[in-house]
Amino acid sequence: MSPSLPPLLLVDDDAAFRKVYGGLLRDAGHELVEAADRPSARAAVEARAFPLVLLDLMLPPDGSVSAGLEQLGALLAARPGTKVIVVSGAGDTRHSLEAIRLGAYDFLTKPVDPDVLLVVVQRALARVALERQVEALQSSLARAGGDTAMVGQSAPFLSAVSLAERIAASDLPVLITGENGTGKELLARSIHLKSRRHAGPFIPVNCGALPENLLESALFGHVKGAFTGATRDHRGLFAEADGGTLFLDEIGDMTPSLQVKVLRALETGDILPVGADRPSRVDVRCLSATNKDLGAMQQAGTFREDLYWRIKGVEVHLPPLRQRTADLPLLARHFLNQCAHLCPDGRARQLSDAATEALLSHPWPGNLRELRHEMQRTSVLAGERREIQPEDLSFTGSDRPRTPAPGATTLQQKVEALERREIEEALRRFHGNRTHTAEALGLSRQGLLKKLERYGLT
Ligand SMILES: Nc1ncnc2c1ncn2[C@@H]1O[C@H](COP(=O)(O)OP(=O)(O)OP(=O)(O)O)[C@@H](O)[C@H]1O
Repeated sequence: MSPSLPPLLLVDDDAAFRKVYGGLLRDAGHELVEAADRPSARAAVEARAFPLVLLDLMLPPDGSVSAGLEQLGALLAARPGTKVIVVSGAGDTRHSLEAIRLGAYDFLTKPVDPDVLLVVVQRALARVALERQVEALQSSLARAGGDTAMVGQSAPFLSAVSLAERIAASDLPVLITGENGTGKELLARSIHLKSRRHAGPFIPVNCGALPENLLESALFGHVKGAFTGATRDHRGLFAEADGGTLFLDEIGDMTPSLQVKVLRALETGDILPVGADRPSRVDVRCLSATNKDLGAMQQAGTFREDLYWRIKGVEVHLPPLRQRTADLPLLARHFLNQCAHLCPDGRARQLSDAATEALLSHPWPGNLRELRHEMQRTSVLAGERREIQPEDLSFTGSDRPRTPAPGATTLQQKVEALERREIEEALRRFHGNRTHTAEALGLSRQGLLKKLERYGLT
């Protein structure tokens, strides 16, 4: 019979056992690899991911059960998707139970009934197939939900989402507040998708990314000849968003004079393109977001009070990741599923318990964006390994610069020296690409540019 079933690894030092049971499994259609001692078993597992391994615990050269249990543990850590059936010689249930506790799928005691062996093997393989199917479904679910699925179960996250859902259908303006990378844009998209405008456009604008004159022309458009280089009429983003939603991200970065123009547009629905003498009318719902304290900015006179009340129909606050650690394992898995395509075998990596612990004790200054990047990075760097370990995470690595620069004395100087080094390192890692660097550090592009300027890295 030509082998058509998944390949199995049979590890046993007893040549007669391998001959009889190996023959039985081959007759049942399995491709079989055999190993007669511990080193060759280890080499076989390293070379290939077997869905199922039949493992004798007492193997040469040591012949010790504890070394066998150790090998079992190492095998399962390196290949968490593999099922191991322990075949014990002495009928010693104590060791067999220890093997199950370590994660073995089942155990068989010699002499093994051939029919029992075939049933247990089939059951284990069916289990592997089922687990793979679940994984594939999870990945395609993550891809189908795409970047719009909002994942989380913590109380502060759910209360923000529930508030957003309640006001989504109304045409009220919404101000979304929260630190960088907490999911403000994603929440804005989900409000749009749940609104009566969902079939219309969703137009995001980063108000911190452009100088004032360019932002004005981007928002309101311009007519041909309005300024040097304006060779044709240009529809602005307000007009693009007609019938839909305009998302003014980083609205706290908008200059006061532009704030006046935006306020007028929001109040009247009239848009005056740069250089035009007549306004045009648009029907736009405005969602805005900021990581700044607009209340304090009003006090300081840098944000207009009337615009503040205009955009803040309802305020939804997204808490930072460190205040919603209940969401961390779920989000990490979600991002791992989303980037399964980056793994050599196309299957999502998993987190070991110790890696999950490490995630839980990290402060996540860059919030979900940092977590997403970290999961992408580890998925790539873990290579063939299915399980991510703490040392795979960038913030637990020993190469990370932890000591401040010599000469830094005050806390502020030490923090700045570390920040500068982190930025330099990320810039090197992304070959000077500022968008990727900003994303990796959990900063907005504008935020990164400000820091580059401050540290003289431009
Ligand atoms: N609840 C969530 N579930 C799944 N993914 C999320 C969630 N919230 C945010 N993300 C993802 O995290 C990343 C950062 O989110 P987003 O860009 O919406 O943050 P932001 O607060 O707008 O950032 P910034 O303030 O820097 O503009 C995105 O890739 C987004 O898809």
